[in-house]
Amino acid sequence: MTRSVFVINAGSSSLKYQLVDVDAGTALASGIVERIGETAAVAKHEAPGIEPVREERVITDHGKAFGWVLRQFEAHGPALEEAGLVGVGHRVVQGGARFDRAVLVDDDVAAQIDDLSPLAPLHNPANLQGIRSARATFPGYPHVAVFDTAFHLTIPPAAHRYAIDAQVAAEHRIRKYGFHGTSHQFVSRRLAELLGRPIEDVSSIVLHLGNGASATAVRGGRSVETSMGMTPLAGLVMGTRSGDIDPGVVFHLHRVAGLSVDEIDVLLNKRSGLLGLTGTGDMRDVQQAADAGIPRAVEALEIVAHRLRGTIGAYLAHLGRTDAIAFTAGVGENAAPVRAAALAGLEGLGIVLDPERNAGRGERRISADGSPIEVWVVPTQEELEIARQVAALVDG
Ligand SMILES: Nc1ncnc2c1ncn2[C@@H]1O[C@H](COP(=O)(O)OP(=O)(O)O)[C@@H](O)[C@H]1O
Ligand SMILES: CC(=O)OP(=O)(O)O
Ligand SMILES: [Mg+2]
Repeated sequence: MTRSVFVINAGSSSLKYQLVDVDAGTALASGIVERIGETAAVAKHEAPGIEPVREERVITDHGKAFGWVLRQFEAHGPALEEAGLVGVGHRVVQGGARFDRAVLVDDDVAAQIDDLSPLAPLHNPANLQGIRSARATFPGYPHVAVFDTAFHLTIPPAAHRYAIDAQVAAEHRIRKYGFHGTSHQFVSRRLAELLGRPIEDVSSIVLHLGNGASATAVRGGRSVETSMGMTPLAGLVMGTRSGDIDPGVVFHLHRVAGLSVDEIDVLLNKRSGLLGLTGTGDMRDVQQAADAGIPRAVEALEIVAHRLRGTIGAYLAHLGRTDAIAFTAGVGENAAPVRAAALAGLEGLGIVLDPERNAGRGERRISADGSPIEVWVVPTQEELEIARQVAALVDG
C-alpha cells in the first residue's frame, strides 16, 4: 500500500505543492499556483501519465488556490485516498530558537509560528496562511510544520550570536538562525552515503545555490555554521538579495539617499543580487550575457565566485578537517561555470576539480581522483525530506 504526504510550500503570492510517495521517494503529482490575488493567477499541475495542466484565472486567496488544486486531483488523479495520504507537511521558514524539529500543528503551534512573524515578515505570515487554508481543505489529516531553521539550532553561540548589545539582542530575539535547513540536512546525509561513511565521521560544506543561496558547515550530521542570519538576506549573493553588506550601508541609504526603511527592505531583498548587478535575477540569463562578453554580467559572476570562495575558506577553517563539498539547488546543480569559478585557485587547499566531470549531469563526484577534499553535485530533494519527516512523526 502506497504511503504519501502532501507537501506544501506557501509563499505570499504562491502555493507550491507535491504529493510525495514516501517509500518510493517519487512525486505522484506536483504543481504551483503563482500570482495569487493578482489580476490573473497562473496555475500548473502535473502528474506522471497526464498532459500537464496550465491555466490562467483569477485566484483571490490561498483557500481558493487549494480549491483549484483539489479539482485537479479529482479531474486527473491520483485520488488522494488511493494514494494512501497519511499527512500534510508544511515548509515553515522561521521556527526561531523554539523548534528544533518538525512538529504536529495544533492551534498552539500555529500561534507560535504567528508569534515568530516579526523575525520573518516576508515568509511566516504566508506559511501560516497556507497552514490555515490547508487545515480547512484537509481537515481529517495530521498537519506537520517542518522548519528551515531547525537543522541550524546546533550552531554554537560563538557562531550564532551577533556582537551587539546583549540585552537588545535577547529582548528582540536577534541572532543567527540560518535557513534552507531541510536541504542542508538532506544533502549532507546523502553526501555521507555517497562517501560510504557513517554520518558521525563526516565533515562537509553544503552550498545550496538557488534563488535564495546559503552555505552550511556540517560536522557529524550537525550544522555548526551557516551563511544566512536572523533573516534569509545575509551571506551569499542571491537572485535578488544582496547577501552580506556593511550594515552601515542601510543608514547611508536612509540618511543620504533618502530611502525609507521599507524602500531599503525592497531594495536589498528584491532588487539586489544578480538582478541588481545585471538587470536579471536568473542565473541562466546572466551566464548567457557573460558568455556574450557583457561586462556587468562577467563582473557579477566574479562577485558571486569571490563571495563563495571566501565562505568556503572560512568554513574550511571552522571545520578544521573537511571531507567533501556538495553543490545543490538550481544554480549549484546546473551551473558548471559557477562551480568552477568558486573553486578556482583552491588546489593548494586540497580542492581539485575535474573539468569533464564538472561538465556532466546528475548526482556525481566532480573532483579529480586524488583530490584530498572530494567535491560532489547532490540534487536536493526538499519535498522528499519534508515528506519523510512528516511520515516519521505520524508513525509515532
Ligand atoms: N541550467 C542552468 N544553468 C544555470 N543556472 C540554472 C540552470 N537551471 C536553473 N538555474 C538557476 O537556478 C536558479 C533557481 O534555483 P532553484 O533552486 O530552482 O530556486 P528556488 O530557490 O526558487 O527553489 C535560477 O537562478 C536559475 O537560473
Ligand atoms: C529562506 C529562503 O531563502 O528560501 P528561498 O530560497 O526559498 O527563498
Ligand atoms: Mg528550491
